[in-house]
Amino acid sequence: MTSPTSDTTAPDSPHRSTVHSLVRLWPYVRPVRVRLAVSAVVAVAASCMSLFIPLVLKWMVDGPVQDRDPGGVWLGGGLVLLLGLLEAGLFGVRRWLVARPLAGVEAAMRKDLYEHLQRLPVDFHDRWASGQLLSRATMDLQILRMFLAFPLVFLVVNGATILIGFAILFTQAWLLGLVLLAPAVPLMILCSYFETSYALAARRAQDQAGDLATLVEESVLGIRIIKAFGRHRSQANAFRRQTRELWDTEIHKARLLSNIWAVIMTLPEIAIGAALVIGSLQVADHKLSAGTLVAFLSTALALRWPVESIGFLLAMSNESATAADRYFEVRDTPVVSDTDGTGAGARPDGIRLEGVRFRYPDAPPHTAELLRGIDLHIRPGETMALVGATGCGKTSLTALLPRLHRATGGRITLDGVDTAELSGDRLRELVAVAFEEPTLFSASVRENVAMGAGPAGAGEEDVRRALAVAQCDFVDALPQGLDTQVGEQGLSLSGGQRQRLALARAVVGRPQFLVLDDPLSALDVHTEALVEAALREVLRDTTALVVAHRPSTVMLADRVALLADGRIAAVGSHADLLRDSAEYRYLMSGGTPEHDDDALSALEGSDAR
Ligand SMILES: Nc1ncnc2c1ncn2[C@@H]1O[C@H](COP(=O)(O)OP(=O)(O)OP(=O)(O)O)[C@@H](O)[C@H]1O
Repeated sequence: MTSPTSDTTAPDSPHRSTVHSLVRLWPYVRPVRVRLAVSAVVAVAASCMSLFIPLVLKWMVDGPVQDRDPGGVWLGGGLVLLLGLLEAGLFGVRRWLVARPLAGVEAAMRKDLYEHLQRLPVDFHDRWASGQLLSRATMDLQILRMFLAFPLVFLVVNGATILIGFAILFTQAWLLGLVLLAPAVPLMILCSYFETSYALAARRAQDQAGDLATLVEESVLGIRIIKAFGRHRSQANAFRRQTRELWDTEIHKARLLSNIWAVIMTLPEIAIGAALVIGSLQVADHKLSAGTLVAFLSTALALRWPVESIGFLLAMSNESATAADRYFEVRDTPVVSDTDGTGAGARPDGIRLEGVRFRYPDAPPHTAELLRGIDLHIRPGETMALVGATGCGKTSLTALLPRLHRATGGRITLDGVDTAELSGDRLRELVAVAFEEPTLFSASVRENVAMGAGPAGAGEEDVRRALAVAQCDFVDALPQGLDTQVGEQGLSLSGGQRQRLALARAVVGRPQFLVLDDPLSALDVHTEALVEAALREVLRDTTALVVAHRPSTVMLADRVALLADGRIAAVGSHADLLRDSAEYRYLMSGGTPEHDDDALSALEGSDAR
């Protein structure tokens, strides 16, 4: 699977606005806005507690300390303790206020992303690596929840604390206040430069983490192949290379952060030092009281954390803006709008393909269409085998019927109704599919099979009938029978067993139209014959298109269509095609065109079965 990688998903412009990206979270934040606002007010109140402490100190130094009044000192100490306890308590209340609602925001965003992913067309999933989607649904959403809980609130709270703090500083000693304010301008210029560089690095790191997740996922899913071909070393090398790249990016981020942090810490320290020197001179000249200088410096020190935190709060906001961009990149991918047609008024006409053309959206430019005008009629109740050279487009053609891909030209009708006019639900009711590579889900056998029955569901009897058609007698021998867990986290089944379960899933809903993509390829000859016999019963009431590679599968069909060069080259019975089509003979004989005549006589023998 190819995917948008770090390069293709990087923002078009490095100057994308952090605020613009984050504002898009508003619809999710709206329901919890009151709690968030209250939590911000509580946090501002908590921060102000720390700003009152210097005022108590000023009162203590200029009053009880100067007057040598121990009672006053105890009172001042008690007040400071009380303010400290209040500050701690208020911060606790703030966390309690936001924890639950923000977990809800994260859950809502994840639910919407998941639902959107389910509705996106197959070609989207062909293009995107699963690790990229996984990292957006997990890591990026966690970053966004943290942003709402911490940087968003603290940018407001610390901003307000800095404003209130400076107001207090200016009322105490305006000259010293100006000295402290002096570094603000260079700091703002530096922060804006830092924001741009950090945004790019954050985006690169998050994309690289997604690529790494893809590699880990592929390695885990393909562990058998990796072991069988002794590829663990090359996989480990690829893993090391990608972790190294991510490590480099993270180090680059840390370097940017440490640079800005150093500046943010140093400039205010220098300003506080200068204020201390100027203030001491003023105290010596009796232009300032000692208590005022103590209070001024304590307030300035209390403002250190709000000022210093701005650097990493900006960094976290940037990462969150990147996470929001990555989240909305998926959410902004449009889903093809569904129609609400029900196919009412349909007349028995089977499956008709008229001038159907198709090319994959991500096919290289200037390549010919894969399907270049398919005309085919499968009569009601008829089973048509689809035969063609490997890679000629058989699977792609079958994917057009249940609209996994949309035809780029022509039309496909089911009982006279254009599939483009049918709603997705109705189409899934009408058409069932089984693929050559069967996918089972982490669920019981019963649930896996019943999944094919659509919204109406399937009872015990339906499931058992479908299992009987697909010759799934092995189910009775499973530890918990129908309730045995299979799929990735369940019992491992053989390829043939999986194929038969997938076939049972396709037939359980008694679909009007059945699409089978070489569904019997993993079965032994004996089991294949049994499945075919049972399937013939099912196919009697169903109009079916069956991709076939072997004469035994072709035997299921009433007629055979030969796909070549993007068109239906011939349609007829197995015997007709064997007689008239050299390519068909070639395909059915296992690929020995020079021995066509021998192949013909051998295959005609099989036709007589
Ligand atoms: N998602 C995709 N994007 C772009 N090209 C694709 C995609 N899937 C398949 N193709 C290309 O389309 C062509 C036809 O593939 P398809 O799977 O339909 O062939 P097939 O006839 O079913 O082959 P086989 O008999 O080997 O199963 C191939 O060249 C393949 O590379």
